[in-house]
Amino acid sequence: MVHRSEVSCFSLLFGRKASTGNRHVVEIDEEVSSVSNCTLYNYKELRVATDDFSLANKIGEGGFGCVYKGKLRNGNVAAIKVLSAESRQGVREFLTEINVISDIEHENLVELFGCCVEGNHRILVYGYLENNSLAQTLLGGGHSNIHFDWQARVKICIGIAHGLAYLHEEVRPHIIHRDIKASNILLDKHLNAKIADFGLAKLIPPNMTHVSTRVAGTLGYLAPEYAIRGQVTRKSDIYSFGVLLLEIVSGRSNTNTRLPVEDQYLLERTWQLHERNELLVLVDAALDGQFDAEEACRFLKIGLLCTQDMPKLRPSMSTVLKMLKGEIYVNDKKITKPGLISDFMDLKVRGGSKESLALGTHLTQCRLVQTRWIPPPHQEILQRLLPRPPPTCMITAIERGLQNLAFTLTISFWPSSMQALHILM
Ligand SMILES: Nc1ncnc2c1ncn2[C@@H]1O[C@H](COP(=O)(O)OP(=O)(O)OP(=O)(O)O)[C@@H](O)[C@H]1O
Repeated sequence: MVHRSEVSCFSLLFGRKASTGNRHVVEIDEEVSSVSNCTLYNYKELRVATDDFSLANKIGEGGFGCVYKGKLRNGNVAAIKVLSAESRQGVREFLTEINVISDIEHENLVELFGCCVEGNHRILVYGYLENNSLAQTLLGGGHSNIHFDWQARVKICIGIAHGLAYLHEEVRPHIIHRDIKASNILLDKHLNAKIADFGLAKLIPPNMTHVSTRVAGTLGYLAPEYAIRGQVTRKSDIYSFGVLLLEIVSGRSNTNTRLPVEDQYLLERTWQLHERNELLVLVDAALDGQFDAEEACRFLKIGLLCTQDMPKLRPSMSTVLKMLKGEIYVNDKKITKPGLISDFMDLKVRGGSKESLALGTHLTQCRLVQTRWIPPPHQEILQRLLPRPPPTCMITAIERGLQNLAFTLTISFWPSSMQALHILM
């Protein structure tokens, strides 16, 4: 094991690019130099730890690459994440992960032991967690033999809330995780929850309430205002936490298109049941009625409070924590309708009226929202946007972007100039 103060392996990683001397490289170099307190492992140690990255030691695979279980020289068992050459996430997220969590320690955050950046290898080394992720266990459709009784679920929800409250309110600068979801919650052998995967996280500079960014994250957990305007605040994490809370209580994932239509979207379903005063219907049947009904109802209401359409109405994480623990009375709180990213069928024009669109005037930028993207014929999109598309208007290009979440339409009006519309799903 080699410490950063002794050897800077980062120059090896970026050595080839550095010789090109462009601005991008300088930026990356600056970021690299800001990495601190990260233990550097040499590749040979990790090869030995994982028995040459053998299939038998492979425990998972994500957007970053393969994850192996291994025993380090000091006896610690580690989860060793190898950035693949084809990784969709890449070096930037590798660096973000290191920058964000190498300095912080909390019982509800995964522990980054260190990293390896030798030659072309980019590897992250974490503390190994025995019970996999919530996505693969609780929401894994019966592929796990872990029984999540009510007490275990309460502990998990409170643990995640603790971890997030720490990131949002205690760490300086504050951290927005940006990808809170069931597959990023890992469980140790006592079913303590640990938040993982900080590759998309953002540090909020002091005195700023939000940062503008590309939309990333996972559909189903994305707060609408973030999806629409790309402005990320702690309230977008709180929205995702609310969705996750509903998943943990109900034991199902936020979207399941195999269910009857009225049941497919957990958040919509929860709102309908809340309006009918029937929230308890949602509690996981696998609990066989063995749960505290008052507490379960409270948790579901907190899920709804966190997913309200207006970010400012969503409680902060420390308030959520108090609500979960029963220290703040939830029944007093008015709950407004959750923010839902509209269906393609209710495609909405934002930032420009349909009239201005029809006339091809006053339209600088316009964003449209949909959840399920099935590319319809151009003419059909136009008809949804404009009840009577003028004959002088036509979609001339659709460009996919942002992990297929966003689309930019180029609409040409004659005789006026081209206009671009952004579509997010
Ligand atoms: N610290 C860890 N301890 C034990 N297992 C882990 C650990 N980290 C990751 N894993 C396993 O590796 C799998 C892949 O993790 P990874 O974070 O790369 O991807 P993901 O979160 O599942 O997906 P995505 O990258 O698309 O978000 C996890 O689902 C889990 O099973």
